[in-house]
Amino acid sequence: MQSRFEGIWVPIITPFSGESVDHAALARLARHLAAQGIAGLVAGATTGEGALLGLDEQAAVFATLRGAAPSLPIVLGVSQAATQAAVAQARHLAALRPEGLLATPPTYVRPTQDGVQRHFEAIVEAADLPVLVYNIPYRTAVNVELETLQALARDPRVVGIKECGGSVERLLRLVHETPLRVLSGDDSQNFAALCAGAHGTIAASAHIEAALHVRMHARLRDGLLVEARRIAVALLPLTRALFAEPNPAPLKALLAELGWCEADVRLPFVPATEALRGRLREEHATLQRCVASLGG
Ligand SMILES: O=C(O)C1=N[C@H](C(=O)O)C[C@H](O)C1
Repeated sequence: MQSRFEGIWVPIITPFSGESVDHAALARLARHLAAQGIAGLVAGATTGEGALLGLDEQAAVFATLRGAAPSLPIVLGVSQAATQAAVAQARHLAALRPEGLLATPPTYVRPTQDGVQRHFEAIVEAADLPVLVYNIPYRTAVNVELETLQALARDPRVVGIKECGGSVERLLRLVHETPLRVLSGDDSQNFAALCAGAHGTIAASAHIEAALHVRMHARLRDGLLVEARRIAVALLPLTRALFAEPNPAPLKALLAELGWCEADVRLPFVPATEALRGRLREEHATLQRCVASLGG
């Protein structure tokens, strides 16, 4: 049940044209990413502006992705403050038969760990699908503690964790003291997380030069640290620029520049500033030169 949750996963953007989802752009981008050797797609997470999509829009995004990249597993994002709302969302999305759900702890309310555990247990019961815990305390305001994860992992349907911003010690403990698949969700920490034994990444920055992220993961898996580190160093400046303003506005600006979609984001996101657009263009050009010098 667990082995597919490894490698490089892309939390795909939801392209908009004005107020509507641009399904043609979404399909084209998904086909492109699938051809780069990624392991799977996550739809409607942070980068996909999941919190700003209606349930029907999330279902339509899933249908487009399934059609465009039929060989790729797809995981769908669930994020709510109320357990009842999370259960309803999980049930609705599970009916589409994705390969799994990526669920945050309750947002905003800051419950105890007991409340966090019961929130996830309710989601798992409702979905009856593989569930990955999306631990992103800088957005939800609550951390999912190691002991809570160990308790949740007693249910084999809780298959993994997407960890954002934890320390190296925490990453090591997640890898070695839980049975979970550990996917790093903090782009500037992905290399360190993989070195600590994480099984893969869910990386917004992997929209750009996805094959390079795939290669970095493969090199580390094969014990080729120096080559993997060279790739990580090449990726870092663009990654930093992509997160210099709230994700996914900078990423959408760069993808628009590259002709994949329009740069439109939904409020309260606002488009990337002009200054950042210039920096993104420069860092992208630098990365292109590095790709050429890194070879195959
Ligand atoms: O959407 C995601 O999944 C990710 N979101 C994180 C964030 O925006 O904080 C970053 C990570 O690349 C994946």
